[in-house]
Amino acid sequence: MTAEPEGLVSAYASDAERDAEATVRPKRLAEFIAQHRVRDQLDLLLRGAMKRGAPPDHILLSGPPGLGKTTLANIVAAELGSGIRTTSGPVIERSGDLAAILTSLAEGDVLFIDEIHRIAKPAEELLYSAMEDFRVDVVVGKGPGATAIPLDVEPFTLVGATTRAGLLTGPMRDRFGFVAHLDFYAPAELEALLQRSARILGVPITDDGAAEVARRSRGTPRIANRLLRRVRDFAEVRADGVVTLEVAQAALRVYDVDDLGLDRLDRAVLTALVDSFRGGPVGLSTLAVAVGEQSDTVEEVCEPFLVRAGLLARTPRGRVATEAAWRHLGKPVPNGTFSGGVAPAPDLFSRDPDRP
Ligand SMILES: Nc1ncnc2c1ncn2[C@@H]1O[C@H](COP(=O)(O)OP(=O)(O)OP(=O)(O)O)[C@@H](O)[C@H]1O
Repeated sequence: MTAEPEGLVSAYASDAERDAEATVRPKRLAEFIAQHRVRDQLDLLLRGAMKRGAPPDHILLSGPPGLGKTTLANIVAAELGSGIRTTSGPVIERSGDLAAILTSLAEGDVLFIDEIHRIAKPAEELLYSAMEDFRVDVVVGKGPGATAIPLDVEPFTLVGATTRAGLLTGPMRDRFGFVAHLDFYAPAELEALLQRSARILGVPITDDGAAEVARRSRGTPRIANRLLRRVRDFAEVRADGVVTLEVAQAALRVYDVDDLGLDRLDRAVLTALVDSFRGGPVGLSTLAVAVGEQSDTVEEVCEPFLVRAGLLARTPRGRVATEAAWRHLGKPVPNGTFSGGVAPAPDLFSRDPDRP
C-alpha cells in the first residue's frame, strides 16, 4: 500500500480534514467548478436516466486524489434524488461484506466505492454479477458441500473512484458504462473555487489574494481549500481579516509554501540535486540520503509533483534537475542542463503527464 503523505501541500486528507471539507463541498452539479466536459457528460447521463425512470449506467471516476471524485459521487446521488452508500475497496475484504451491502440497497440507490482498484478478488467477482444482472450468488459452506444461494439486488448505480485506473482489471472496467477522468485544475479555475469557498466560510478575499493562493495549490482543490484555511488564520491573527495578495504571500511564507507550491522537502530535494550533485544524474537512494529521507518518501511524495512541474526528470541514468529547477532556486543554469521539454508555470496544471 502506498503511504498517504501528510502536509500542507499533500493531496491526501485525514478523516478530520474530510469533515472540515464538508462545509465547502459542492452539493449539486451546477456548483461544481470547472471539469466542464465531465460535468456536461454527467448531466446528460443523469437527465437521460431520470427521463427513462431507470438508474443510469455505472460510473467510473479516475484521477489523482483531491480533485473531486468523492464530491461527484455524492452529487450523482443528489441529482438523482437517491440515497448513497459509501465504502472503499480496502474495507471490503470478504465477498460476504459486499453481499451484505448490495442486498441492503434500496431501488435506485448509489453505491460509492472509493479506491475500487483495491477491492479483494472474490468481492470483485461478486460485484460483476451485481453490476450486470442485479443479482449475487452467495456461497454458503465450503468444499463439495458448498451451495450458491442466488439473491436479488435492487437496481442501483455503482460509482467507482480510483487514483490508479491502470490497476483495474479489464472485466471490471468493461462494466462501467460511463468513464470519466478528472484533470488537474488551471489556476483560474482554482481561483474561482477559492472565491466560492471564501464566500461560504465568510472570509473576505481579494481577487489577487485568491489568485496567489490558487497559483500555489498544485492544481488541486483540496490543497487550495486547505491553504485558504491557513491563510485565513494568518489574516485574522496578524492582519485585518482580509486575504489580500500581501497577506497570502506573508502567510504562505510562514507555512513554507513557495511560489510554485513547493514545500520544504520538495525544495530540499531540488537543492541537494543542484548543489551536491551539480544537477544530476543521481540515483534515487543517494538523493534520499542527501535529504535525510526514505527513498519511497522522495519517490512518492516529492517526485510526482516535481516531475509534473517540469523541475525534475527521471532518466535511465538517474534523477536530473531541469533548467526550470535551477532557475526556480535562483541559480545560474550551467551549459548542457536538461531542458526537460516541459513548460514551467503557468502551464503547470493544464495536463497530467502521468496519463497514458
Ligand atoms: N470542482 C470542484 N468544485 C468545488 N470544490 C471542489 C471541486 N473538486 C473538489 N472540491 C473540493 O475539494 C475537496 C476534495 O474533493 P474530494 O474529496 O471530492 O476529492 P477526491 O478526488 O475524492 O479525493 P480522494 O481520492 O482523496 O478521496 C472537497 O472539499 C471538495 O469540496
